[in-house]
Amino acid sequence: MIEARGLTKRYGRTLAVNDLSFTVQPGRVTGFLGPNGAGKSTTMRMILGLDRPTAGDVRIDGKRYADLKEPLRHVGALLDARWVHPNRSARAHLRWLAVSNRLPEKRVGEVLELVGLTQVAGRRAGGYSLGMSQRLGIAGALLGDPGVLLFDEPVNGLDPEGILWIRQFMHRLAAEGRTVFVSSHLLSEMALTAQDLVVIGRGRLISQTSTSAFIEAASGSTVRVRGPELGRLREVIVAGGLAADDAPASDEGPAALVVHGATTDAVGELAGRAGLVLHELAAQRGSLEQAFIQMTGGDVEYRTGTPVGVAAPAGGPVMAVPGQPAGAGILSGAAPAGKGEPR
Ligand SMILES: Nc1ncnc2c1ncn2[C@@H]1O[C@H](COP(=O)(O)OP(=O)(O)OP(=O)(O)O)[C@@H](O)[C@H]1O
Repeated sequence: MIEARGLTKRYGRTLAVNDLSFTVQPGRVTGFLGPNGAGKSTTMRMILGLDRPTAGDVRIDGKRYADLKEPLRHVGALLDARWVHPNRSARAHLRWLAVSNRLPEKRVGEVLELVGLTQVAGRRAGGYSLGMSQRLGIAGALLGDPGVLLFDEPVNGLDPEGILWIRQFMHRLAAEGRTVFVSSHLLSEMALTAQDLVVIGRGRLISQTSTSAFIEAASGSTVRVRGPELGRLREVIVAGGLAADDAPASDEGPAALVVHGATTDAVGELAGRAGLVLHELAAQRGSLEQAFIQMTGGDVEYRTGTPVGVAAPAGGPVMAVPGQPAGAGILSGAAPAGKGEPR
């Protein structure tokens, strides 16, 4: 379990993390979401003892990172998959990690098997694809067989097969009873991966809840309704005191109406009383990205005068990613790459 209480980090005049409290439960995958600059990486670094909180604290299974006797047996992290020495083989890299962290060398073969790299373990890591590098990073995080795992943007840049593999692997780790905390910009992927969410904006907690409750709370009650007499249907709905928008024909189906702030019962009854035939009447569930925009709208950090919002390039909706973080190396005290103090 991870417990943050009043966690605060100030860099000069920037309050990167502001009185943040949340709990990450074992046995579940918890997504860590927030716009760029929200404070996710800073929070992860504080969990891993790479940054010192200005105030408050964060505990792993009740202890501060610094007080863990053999940290890698408690917590493993994948912060930057590319920090491996390019000329080392995967096996040599893991052996070095195991030895320098006083972990049993036999564990190297086990984790290679777990992530499916046994066949290629003798090849130099510099020649690995991004997907293989991510697997190697995960193997490293699992060396100490920790109960708590942190992943910072683990699916960034991966192809669909790689994304699916990571998703299923995380579910498996959680099913084994581990605490899995994963940050991602890929909201549609998080909706499939995470059962719980910790959502932050400008360093503060916006929401800690299950993924389904988060989407439901933000999307409100919207009903899609369709029938052969669409114009008449709209009149009846509006006369009934509800607001209806046109939903033109699309991949989702033929032209319909979208009724806001309504239940299917209410819309069905209005139509029924007017004697109108319906071909479709369905409650609409919002997407995680819609919920995210609604919940974080006011907390988005502005850069170069442009609001950092949600963009939808190929590969699915993502939060905008100017200046993609380099992340940080963590295993065996590797120096954080890119961010981290001092700057
Ligand atoms: N070492 C540092 N020195 C000064 N400011 C920093 C440092 N690290 C982070 N910040 C600032 O703290 C805030 C939070 O940054 P952080 O990287 O934690 O956010 P994030 O949610 O991980 O964003 P992203 O999604 O872009 O990685 C930002 O305003 C950032 O510029």
